[in-house]
Parts: sequence; C-alpha cells; structure tokens
Amino acid sequence: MRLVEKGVLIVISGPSGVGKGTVRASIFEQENHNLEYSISMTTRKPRVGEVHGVDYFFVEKEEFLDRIDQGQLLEWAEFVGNYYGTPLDYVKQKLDEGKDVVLEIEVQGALQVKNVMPDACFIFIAPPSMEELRNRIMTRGTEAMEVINKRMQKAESEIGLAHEYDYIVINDTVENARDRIMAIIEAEHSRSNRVLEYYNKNIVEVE
Ligand SMILES: Nc1nc2c(ncn2[C@@H]2O[C@H](COP(=O)(O)OP(=O)(O)O)[C@@H](O)[C@H]2O)c(=O)[nH]1
Ligand SMILES: Nc1ncnc2c1ncn2[C@@H]1O[C@H](COP(=O)(O)OP(=O)(O)O)[C@@H](O)[C@H]1O
Repeated sequence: MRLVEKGVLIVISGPSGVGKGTVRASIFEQENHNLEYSISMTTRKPRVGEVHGVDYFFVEKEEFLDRIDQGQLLEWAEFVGNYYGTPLDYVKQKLDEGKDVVLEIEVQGALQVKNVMPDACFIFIAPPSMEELRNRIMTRGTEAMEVINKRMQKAESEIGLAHEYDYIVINDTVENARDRIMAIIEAEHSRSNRVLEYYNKNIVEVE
C-alpha cells in the first residue's frame, strides 16, 4: 500500500476587486504546480465571457438552497445579493489524492472554513490602498456604480478581519503577489504538524 501525503487546502480571500482572480490565474499559469482550483457554485448571473463549469457552476437559487440542505457545501455565503458556495465532495476527493486545493472565496466563507478545517492555510489578499481598490473595481467595469459602492463598504469591514488569517499578501503587482503565495504554499508543506502527521502515519505503516 502506498501512503499519499494529503494535500493542503489553500484559502485565498480578500475584498472584491483586490485582484484575487487575476493572481489566481497567474498562479495556475506556472508550470509544475500541484494545485487544483475548486470551482464555486453561485446564483449570480454569468458575466460576458464567463462559462458554466469553468468560472462557476451557475445555478438557480432553489438548487443552491437544496445543496445547502443536503450538506453538499463546505461553506457558503450571501454576497451583495447573490449566493456563493464551495462543493464539498470535490475538495475532499482532491485533498485525499494529495493535491493542494485552492479556494478563492470571500471573507465570511473563509471564516466558516476556518471552523471546520482549521489546518487549512488562510491567505488574505489586501490592496495597496483603498483608492487603488476602487480604481481596480471601476477599471474592471463589470459593476454598476451602486454595486461598486456596496462592494467598497463591504471591503472596509472585510479588511478589518485580516488578522484572522495566517498570511496577508499585498497585491501591489500581480507577479509579486503570485510569487509570495507560491512561497507560502511551499512553506506550508514543511509545517511541523503536517510533516509529523505524515511521518507518524508512515512509521505506523512500516511496523
Ligand atoms: N464564500 C464564498 N465566496 C465565494 C465563492 N466563490 C466566489 N466567492 C467570492 O464572492 C465574491 C464575489 O464574486 P464575483 O461576483 O465573482 O465577483 P469578483 O470575484 O469580485 O469578480 C468574491 O469575493 C469571490 O471571491 C464561494 O464558493 N464561497
Ligand atoms: N496587481 C494589480 N495591479 C493592477 N491591477 C490589478 C492587479 N491585480 C488585479 N488587477 C485588476 O483589478 C481588477 C480586479 O481584479 P480581479 O482579479 O477581478 O479581482 P477579484 O477577483 O478580487 O474581484 C481587474 O481589472 C484586474 O485586471
């Protein structure tokens, strides 16, 4: 029997518009990573260019509520009028296969994961400044002014929860943020509790 070291759950979170999606895409463009991205489920309507099963699983509210009832979501949250959640089975399966799984989720959801999987690695992406955050949301041009203001208000309270995370990465440039996150993931594999758990399992197996 071959023992596989379990993967690490990497939770990337932070305010809307800070660049989570951009930095995540840049991480996945790197060669030789051992990462799987967990595609979320949402009741938000697709934006132009977004594809079902690639960007999100786009579902109706009824289906989303059903999934919650059936315990099929690792975490979920309502964010500015829409529901978002992480399908549990996929995450479990990939971690068991030894893959590191990346979640890119908002702050309420990240804190729920912390309650059920405290061993996960929690990374908060912060903007260089609030002005720059507003610029980024406006430049992206996907939201109406009213939604932008709501997201900015929300961002202020989310930044107030950054201390709950293991790491804070400032997204000044995409390359810097990507490289810092890759270094954090590498270091997570050497965290003593993780290594010792794996080592002890192997010792037991040998005896
Ligand atoms: N809790 C939770 N948040 C999610 C999930 N998927 C996406 N989000 C977050 O929901 C927020 C809104 O997402 P979206 O409407 O795609 O806008 P954008 O990420 O700001 O471009 C973002 O902060 C996402 O990171 C999820 O499965 N669970
Ligand atoms: N380091 C950065 N410098 C400048 N612009 C950035 C940076 N990271 C992301 N952006 C831009 O900011 C906007 C929001 O990024 P996005 O990845 O959609 O954020 P999020 O997924 O956190 O909502 C996009 O237009 C993106 O191109």
